Amino acid sequence: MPTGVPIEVTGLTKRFGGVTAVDDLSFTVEPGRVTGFLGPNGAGKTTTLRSLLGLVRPTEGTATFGGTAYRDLTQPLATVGAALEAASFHPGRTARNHLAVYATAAGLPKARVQAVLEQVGIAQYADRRVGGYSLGMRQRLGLAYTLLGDPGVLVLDEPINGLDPEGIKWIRGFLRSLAADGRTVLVSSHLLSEVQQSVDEVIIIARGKLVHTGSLASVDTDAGHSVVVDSPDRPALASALQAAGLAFTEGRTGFIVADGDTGRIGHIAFVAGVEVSALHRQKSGLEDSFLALVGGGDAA
Ligand SMILES: Nc1ncnc2c1ncn2[C@@H]1O[C@H](COP(=O)(O)OP(=O)(O)OP(=O)(O)O)[C@@H](O)[C@H]1O
Repeated sequence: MPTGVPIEVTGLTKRFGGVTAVDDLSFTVEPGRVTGFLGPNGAGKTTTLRSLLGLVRPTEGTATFGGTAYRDLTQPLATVGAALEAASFHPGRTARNHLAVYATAAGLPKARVQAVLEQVGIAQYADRRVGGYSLGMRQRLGLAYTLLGDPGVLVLDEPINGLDPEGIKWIRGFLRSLAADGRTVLVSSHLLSEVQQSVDEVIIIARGKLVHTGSLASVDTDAGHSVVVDSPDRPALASALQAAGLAFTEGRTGFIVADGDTGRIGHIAFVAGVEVSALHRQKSGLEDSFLALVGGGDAA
């Protein structure tokens, strides 16, 4: 059974000319968990992953696997499996042929090819040309490649992007099983909703900086929460809220006051002599909390 090691990023900065793609970023990814690496387009996810894999040289800081930089690993494929861009495979060659070439180049036993084809569920298509593969089958082939060396660490860039519902369901279970084996699994995405059913932990970045790290549940912050308030006499409540200078919209269950404070709203109604039938915070949901954390959208 492969043993996962932690991924450690410490003070990582990468500047491309005048553009700071990654800005003093530090985080740790633990084995045995699926960790989502999240941020809007242009946040610096790919640059971070490329730094981890020795594909770009950091301006400052370090990125290591169990304390060792990727380029210093003695058996890279057996330590880290990585799928960065949507993998490009020669359309005229078969999946088995592709994997056999990589296995031979890395000095891995030929038996690994059949093993990973079965692991990702494409063994029955292994002798077909990749040119005829669906996007989902290509994604599985990319995953098969990352698993060739039976690594303890998986680094996957947007592995769910473009999959159909069946493929999404499959990959969610697959990521979980990899982590359950004790592997370290890091999965990037620009959408929290895309990975929220797969991840235990999240690392959220925006504009190259860390904005949040913790359990998935910890994302559900109070940021941007609204207050719902209702009364049997809505016109009187509306007047009281207006007089207090509060902005609100009328919803099915009452008035929704953006960024409201339940204590203050209760007091306003009390002073105006308006009966209140409902007064509570409105949960904004994970995706809204995520958008509040990253500043509402793309950083690019
Ligand atoms: N080779 C490069 N030269 C110049 N600028 C770059 C280079 N690579 C990335 N950048 C810039 O660095 C910033 C971060 O890009 P990066 O691709 O890491 O973000 P991302 O979070 O992966 O976004 P996406 O999901 O869109 O790929 C962007 O402003 C991008 O334009």
